[in-house]
Amino acid sequence: MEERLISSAADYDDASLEYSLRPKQLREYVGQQKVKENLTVFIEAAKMRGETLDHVLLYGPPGLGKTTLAAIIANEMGVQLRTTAGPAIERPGDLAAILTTLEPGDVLFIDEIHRLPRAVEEVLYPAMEDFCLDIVIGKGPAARSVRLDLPPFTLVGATTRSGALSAPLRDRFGVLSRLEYYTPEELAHIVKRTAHIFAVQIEEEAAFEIARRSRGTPRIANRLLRRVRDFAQVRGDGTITFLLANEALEQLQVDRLGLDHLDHKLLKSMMEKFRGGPVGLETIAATIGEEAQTIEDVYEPYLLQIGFLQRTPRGRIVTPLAYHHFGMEAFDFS
Ligand SMILES: Nc1ncnc2c1ncn2[C@@H]1O[C@H](COP(=O)(O)OP(=O)(O)OP(=O)(O)O)[C@@H](O)[C@H]1O
Ligand SMILES: [Mg+2]
Repeated sequence: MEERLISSAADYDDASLEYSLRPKQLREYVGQQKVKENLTVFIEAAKMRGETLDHVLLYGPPGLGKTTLAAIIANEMGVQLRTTAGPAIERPGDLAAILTTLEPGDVLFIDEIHRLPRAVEEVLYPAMEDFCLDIVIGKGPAARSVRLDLPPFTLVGATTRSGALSAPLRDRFGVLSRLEYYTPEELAHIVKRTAHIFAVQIEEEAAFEIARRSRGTPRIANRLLRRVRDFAQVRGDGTITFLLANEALEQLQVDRLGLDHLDHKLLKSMMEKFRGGPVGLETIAATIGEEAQTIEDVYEPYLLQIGFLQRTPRGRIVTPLAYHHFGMEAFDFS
């Protein structure tokens, strides 16, 4: 798949910069008001009782701040953060090795928790519920099960696909927090915060322009800001003005709603070749030369979110809103 500036997945540059851009405290964490309010109470209460925080599941699309929030939780609780990911834990023994080295109260962050192998999940259940580990030692008739006590800990799980999580695993989380797409106001706030960290001047309206084109996603906002900053440095005097931001974003082919040429290609081929649908996913995939899975996971979520596409039992349809965006009339079926 082609690299996309507006992809919500982390690229190499994001990964190396994100650490320094991550807010460290809940009150620095922009938006997600409900999630923040709840966590503030739960953290406060756990601290007052001198207990560990209940296990937390964070779910939502890529780039909305799950990893950031996991680190904030550990920081606010005043404990260590241990980080791992579902695909990295292949066998029960791998998980046991991590769990037995936790300090009391630690936060264990498991990213992509829906990708844990089933056998590993089963070891996790008693660990989450009773802070103990059942391990089998020996083989054949001599094998016996030993129960090991673990220090109390908080599991923070993150997933982009809560539907892929097994019910027994999901049930063992006391706190389920769903992250939502950010508003342009919240994203503008994040853009200004990042500009401040980069020590670059930015006009209010420029921050909003970047925010509007960031598909509700902080990771994309920070990435667009970095690219626009390059233009400001080379073509301007370093200050990111509204005019400059606009020009740079046009140049980068990210339109007013954050759609790029691939979104355009998808929507336009549906409008021009299929009168806006309904078209089946496989047909769309074949028409634009992309895999069906990629369309579903990468292209569609934002187009559905902004109401440009709709899913129906007979396939996808392009909405009048999308036609309007392209200055076209929706096909009249009457
Ligand atoms: N609420 C927020 N306030 C300020 N910055 C944020 C916020 N949420 C996310 N960010 C910024 O966006 C970037 C991406 O966030 P993060 O890595 O936490 O997303 P994620 O949900 O873990 O993504 P993925 O699903 O790809 O793992 C980080 O660099 C962080 O600085
Ligand atoms: Mg993450």
